[in-house]
Amino acid sequence: MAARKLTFVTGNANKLKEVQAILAESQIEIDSQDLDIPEVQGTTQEVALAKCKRAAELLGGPCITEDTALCFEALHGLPGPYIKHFMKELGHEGLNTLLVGFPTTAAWALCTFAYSAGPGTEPILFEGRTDGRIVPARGPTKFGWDPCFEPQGFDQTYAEMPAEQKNKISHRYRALEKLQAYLCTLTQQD
Ligand SMILES: O=P(O)(O)OP(=O)(O)OP(=O)(O)OC[C@H]1O[C@@H](n2cnc3c(O)ncnc32)[C@H](O)[C@@H]1O
Ligand SMILES: [Mg+2]
Repeated sequence: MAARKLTFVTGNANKLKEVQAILAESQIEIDSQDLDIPEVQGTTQEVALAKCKRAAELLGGPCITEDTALCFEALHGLPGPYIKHFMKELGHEGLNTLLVGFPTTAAWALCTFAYSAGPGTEPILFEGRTDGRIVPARGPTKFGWDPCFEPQGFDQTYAEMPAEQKNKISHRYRALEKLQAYLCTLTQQD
């Protein structure tokens, strides 16, 4: 299969690092562009579609974008795509405080990749979900809410586990699996 080069439009260096690690053995080569793209309000799908459309217009070619949501069961899926603002204002401790008084700390991490074939085309979405729960921060504070998210079936948070372990079970890995499968079908048509 021929290698496929893709531009990942993101301002988040940690996302890029994980994507490159997960795709290291694949035929997909990722370069990146940090463009400032306004993020609309709406469902995770609406946010993802709008961002990718705009990225393709600015880039003038095909691209992928990615949106990560952290969804609390007790809050019916919120903060969801607004987690970046919640993290910034409340920090790890605040995310835990938000759930005080609720019967469950269950949460899921949702990753939505969007692929645009170029300006004017409708992006296609690929979602990956990992279930877990919100816990008081444990582990290095290198990447977002990693210290507060303990995936189901593990006694370590995302931040405590080795990168290779996170990359085998993460919301991002699961979404990339679907994107890869789709890109393979395109390559076969080439
Ligand atoms: O340029 P983009 O790709 O939009 O990068 P971003 O940092 O703005 O990312 P999002 O809009 O998707 O916001 C998601 C927030 O969740 C954080 N985040 C994303 N993936 C994460 C992961 O796997 N573990 C912990 N935090 C994560 C990220 O740092 C943001 O604060
Ligand atoms: Mg963003």
